[in-house]
Amino acid sequence: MIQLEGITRSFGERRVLDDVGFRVDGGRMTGFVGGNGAGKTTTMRIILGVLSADAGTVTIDGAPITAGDRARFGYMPEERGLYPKMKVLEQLVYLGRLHGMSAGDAKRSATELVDRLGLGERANDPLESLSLGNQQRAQIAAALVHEPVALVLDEPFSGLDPIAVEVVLGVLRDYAAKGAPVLFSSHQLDIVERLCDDVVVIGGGRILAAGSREELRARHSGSAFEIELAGPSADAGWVRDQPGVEVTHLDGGFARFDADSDAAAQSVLSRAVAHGSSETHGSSETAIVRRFGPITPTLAEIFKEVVQ
Ligand SMILES: Nc1ncnc2c1ncn2[C@@H]1O[C@H](COP(=O)(O)OP(=O)(O)OP(=O)(O)O)[C@@H](O)[C@H]1O
Repeated sequence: MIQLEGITRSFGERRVLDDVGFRVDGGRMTGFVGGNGAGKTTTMRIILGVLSADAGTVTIDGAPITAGDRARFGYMPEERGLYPKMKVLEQLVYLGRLHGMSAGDAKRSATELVDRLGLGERANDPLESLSLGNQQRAQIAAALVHEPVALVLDEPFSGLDPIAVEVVLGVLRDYAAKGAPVLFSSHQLDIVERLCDDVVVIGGGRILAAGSREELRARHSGSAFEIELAGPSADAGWVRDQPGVEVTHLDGGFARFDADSDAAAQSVLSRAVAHGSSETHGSSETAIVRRFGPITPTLAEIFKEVVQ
């Protein structure tokens, strides 16, 4: 587990990180989200030791992080750092060797990654001849080639098409499943929502929210519910008459409402189940409950709420 505590950093008079603290657990994918200039890259550089903090600590498994630990990390920096003229596979083997792998291990690991990331046919081409998306895949391979103990990736999905996103996602998931902590920043909240186990939201250099995806959703879900009734004459109009309930959207058998309490919401469900919606409107038809539950916010909605 990587843990940051009280990290502060200024550039000149400007404080860009202010008491930043969060953890990245082993075996989990942690998404790091924030607007432009929020402080994500600066934080990642401090984790990697590329930049120093003015105050605060970074620990790994409870002990202060060392240069030796960092050498075993995989890092994909914002400024992508591969050699444009060097062939893809050759370059990955070279990087593996730089990290102390044997020639055989480096070749095996590089070849595996190149195949897994769909670069097999381009393995012997210079990096600069690849499309930007494929160069990005090569950057991800470079972060992984030495079988790192932890991964820190700055915007690994930017510039990838949806198929490439799926490929990279699979590789990262398998990697995290081996028990390593994985931290990645992204502006693509839909991807973060799908991929991450934990989320850290940063804004103006401060941590605005952190926790598991489910925790954050639960914490930010308000009192909104929805019910959907099915049947030829399904009509959820009666929900408006329920005590403690305010309907915010009504469309045939579908109603979205705010409830004063869980009990008020439950009474809507009870009534729907017991009587069927249409009975209250004098029809003999009964409607069945197709869907009922609280409305959980998307990560994009939570992000908007905490960043405001
Ligand atoms: N070397 C530097 N000198 C001065 N200011 C800097 C330096 N590096 C970063 N900053 C400033 O620190 C703030 C945080 O930048 P950072 O790159 O960490 O944000 P970010 O969240 O990664 O943004 P983006 O999503 O746009 O990449 C910004 O206002 C940036 O201008």
